[in-house]
Parts: sequence; C-alpha cells; structure tokens
Amino acid sequence: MKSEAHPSPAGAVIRLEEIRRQFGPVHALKGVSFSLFPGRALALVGESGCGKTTCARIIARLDRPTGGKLFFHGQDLTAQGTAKDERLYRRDVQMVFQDPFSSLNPAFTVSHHLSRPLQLHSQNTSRTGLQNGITGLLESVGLDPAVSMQKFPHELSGGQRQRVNIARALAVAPSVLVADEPTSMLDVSIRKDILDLLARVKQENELAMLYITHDIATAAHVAEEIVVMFAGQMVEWGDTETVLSSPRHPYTQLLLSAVPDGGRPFVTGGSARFLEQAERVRSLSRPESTVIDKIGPNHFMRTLGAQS
Ligand SMILES: Nc1ncnc2c1ncn2[C@@H]1O[C@H](COP(=O)(O)OP(=O)(O)OP(=O)(O)O)[C@@H](O)[C@H]1O
Repeated sequence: MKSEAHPSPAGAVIRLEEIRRQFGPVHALKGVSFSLFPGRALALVGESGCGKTTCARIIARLDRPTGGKLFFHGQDLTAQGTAKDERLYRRDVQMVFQDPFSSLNPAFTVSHHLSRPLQLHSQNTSRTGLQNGITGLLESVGLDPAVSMQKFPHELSGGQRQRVNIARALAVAPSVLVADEPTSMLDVSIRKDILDLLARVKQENELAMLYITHDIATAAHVAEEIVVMFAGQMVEWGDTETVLSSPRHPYTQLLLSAVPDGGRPFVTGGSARFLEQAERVRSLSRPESTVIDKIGPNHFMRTLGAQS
C-alpha cells in the first residue's frame, strides 16, 4: 500500500511522493510521502535527526531530494524549473525558522523588514499603500503597529520577534508556510500564543502549513494531520486527534509517554527502566519496512521491519 498521509491528494498544494535524501552514507529520508492542503496543517513530529528539517528544506527548494517526487499544485517540480518559476515558487512557499533572533537583521526596523516583501508582492507601493500594508500585517499577528513599527529587533521580546517573522512570511501572500520548530527557542510561557497565532493565520489565509516539532504534545494545537517520523521513515500518520488518542506504533507510544501529564505511562519502574525500553523501541523501529497497516479511514502505521 502507498504511504500517503491523506487518502486523497486532490486539491493538494504540495505533495511529496516517496522522497529520499541521502547524505553520503546517511539515509536522512527513506521514502517520505504526504500532502499539504489549503487551510490545513500537517505536523511532522520526531526526535532530533529523524529528517524533519531535511523535509522542510526540500519543500522550500533549499535542498534537492536524491529520489522521489515533489509536486506543487499537481505539477512535478523534480526537474529544475526556469529561474522565474523558482522565484515564484520560493515566494509562494515561505518559512518561519526556530531562531527568531538570528532571522531578523539587527540593523533594520520592523517596518523595514516588512516593507521589502510587501513591495515585492503588492501592486500598491506608494508610501501610504506600504504604510497600510505594514499596519495590517502587524495587526494580523497581534502586534500594535504604533508601538512596534519603528522598533529594532533587539527592542522586541523573542515572541514579538517571531510574530514579526510570521508577518514577514505573510507579506508576500504565500500559499504554503513551513514552520520549523517555531517555538522551541521561546519562553515556555509564550509558546502556546505563537501556536495559536499559527493556527489562526493558517485559517485566515487558507495556508497549507507544515508544522515541524519534536514536541508531539503541541501537534494538536496547530495541525489537523500528523506524521510521526523515526530514522527517516514515517512510522505512523493520520488525523492528529486519532493518532494522539489511539497511537499504534511503539515509537508514537514512546513519544506520548514522555509528555508530562500525558496520562499514558509507557513503563513503570523509573527512569532507568524507561531509557532501557526507549532504546528497545528505537531498535525495533529502525529497520526499513514497506508494509503499511491501515488502521482507520485516515490512520496508518508502518509495520515493524525485520531485525538484522
Ligand atoms: N548537509 C548534511 N550533510 C550530512 N548529513 C546531513 C546533512 N543534513 C542533514 N544530515 C543528516 O540527516 C539526518 C536528518 O537530519 P535533519 O536535520 O533533517 O533531522 P531533524 O529531525 O530536523 O533534526 P533536528 O531536530 O536536530 O534538526 C541526520 O542524521 C543529519 O545528521
């Protein structure tokens, strides 16, 4: 059976089909397939090194796969497009990175950061038109334009900077937003606010969103669908609510068991026993397998491969 995170790719903005990426001997992605749909988010969840950022970079065309296909509105992008196509694609697919500090230039004001992408996108580049555009963008991400417009990045909190990054991504009216660990460098107290903002802008702008996180507990805040990855493979995927409430793959169960107050103890007997069990699950999950179990209408699990 095909490994597809959504039963029907009709209407998909982005579709990855059996994407592979090898870096020398490292198989970072071993055949990843999913689709992104307008107004919906897919959470890509897994521990460090499982291939999440490689997926994001391939979608943003910052990296090329060594196998498989990438489709944009049904068009196969695997082959190199014209420079103009690439430019348009990169405008349509925006990224928000995890570090809100380094992604803004300390020498420029908030207003400057937003005016360039607005000028690129907007027909109305008059002074008033730009001013209105900046005001609207700042309001849409919950910042007071009068207060924040002329500020420099160092005058903003981490959360405010991430809001500016989101506003900047929205300035070119993209159809896809890839958010790579957008809250992992922020204070715990404001993480939920940023996730709520992402969920809201996704809906308001009909964005097809990829939300990348190592924190499975946050997936439900933003994403209707989830893909759990381990060692370059999708191990379990489907509707977020279903996967989180009835996880079937041992690795998904392991991730959920580590959520504080998740109410889902994986093992009893303390941390040493937990680490031992976690290692056992990792070695069970590592071998490649092409057999997919369909558990529900949109709930799939990769069966465990043969141990070598
Ligand atoms: N440019 C590269 N050269 C060599 N190996 C790479 C390169 N980029 C990624 N890798 C390897 O590919 C694998 C997947 O990396 P990737 O960064 O996609 O994982 P990740 O899940 O995003 O991890 P993290 O959360 O730590 O960023 C890792 O083993 C990584 O070391």
